Amino acid sequence: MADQAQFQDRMLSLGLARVSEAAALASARLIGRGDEKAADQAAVNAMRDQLNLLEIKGVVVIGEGERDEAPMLYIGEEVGTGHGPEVDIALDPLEGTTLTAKDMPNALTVIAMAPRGTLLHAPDVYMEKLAIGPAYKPGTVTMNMTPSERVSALAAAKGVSTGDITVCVLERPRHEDMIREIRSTGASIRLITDGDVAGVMHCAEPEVTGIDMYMGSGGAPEGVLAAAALKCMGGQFFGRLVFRNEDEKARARNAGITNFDRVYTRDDLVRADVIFAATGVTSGSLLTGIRREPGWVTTETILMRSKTGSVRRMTYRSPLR
Ligand SMILES: O=P(O)(O)OC[C@H]1O[C@](O)(COP(=O)(O)O)[C@@H](O)[C@@H]1O
Ligand SMILES: [Mn+2]
Repeated sequence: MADQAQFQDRMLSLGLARVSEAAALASARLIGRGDEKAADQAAVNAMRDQLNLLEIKGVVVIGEGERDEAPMLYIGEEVGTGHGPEVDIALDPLEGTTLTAKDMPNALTVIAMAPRGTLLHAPDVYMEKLAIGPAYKPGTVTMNMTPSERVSALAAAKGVSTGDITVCVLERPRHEDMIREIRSTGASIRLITDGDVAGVMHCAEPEVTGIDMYMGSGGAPEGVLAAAALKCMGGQFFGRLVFRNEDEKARARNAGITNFDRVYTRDDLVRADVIFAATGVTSGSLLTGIRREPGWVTTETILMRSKTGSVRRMTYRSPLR
């Protein structure tokens, strides 16, 4: 329990903000340069260096991949000074590598931390996702509903017509039928080319972002990060793993998953209080991206704790090195 108390330390959450800031700053020079790999690598290096300064016994549970495919921040890697609370770390050093390379909106650096053993070890497969904001009762929308049923149910709960609902969806060929069905209700769709962590987070603040609901499949690791964000901001999230072949099922089994059809709620993915930090790399509806001016660079970070429901936005200005 002592570790648990220490985990909630407010200074530790500030440390987490420095980690996401450092990753964003490192990728700044690579915005719009057409090189996804270089941008990602810069963010990974910086995130790892900062993470290792934190007074934690951390283990990466959502990271850059398996040890053999990721030299750094691989799943299972121990991070931190080795002194302090035992924690799980979920991270995506650059969520939206393509967005960064093309200088398109909503690229973020993302990291979440929770007590050891409380974050789902999601394999690197797809996850079907569904999210809505904090204003709705449990059961308002479910995974079992068709896309059009979800739109109707949400519109009824919001007290508006289906034409007043906006759904955020990743633009992918696999989503064509779903997009057609959503459009048949009269709802509007905000198509995004990448970055479904931001896509899901948009649901938590519909008055700011104009987005009421997120649906469609994307990375399962990003699903856990999005669930962590919504646990802090409020909102409902559901996820079901999608397996395309036996190899992907084997990955899930290795991660300790036995029920392949399970619908995970937000609190199944993130089973205890969590701290979440994200820094804008390119500007979007939730965060301003990195701004460079002669001699200076400025970032904006959102730092949240689910225990208190606190949402802190921080700007950080640093001399350009
Ligand atoms: O591009 P795919 O295979 O549809 O995968 C979707 C996933 O890729 C992303 O758009 C971008 O992820 P990365 O840039 O971090 O690789 C995620 O936000 C999303 O979950
Ligand atoms: Mn990502």
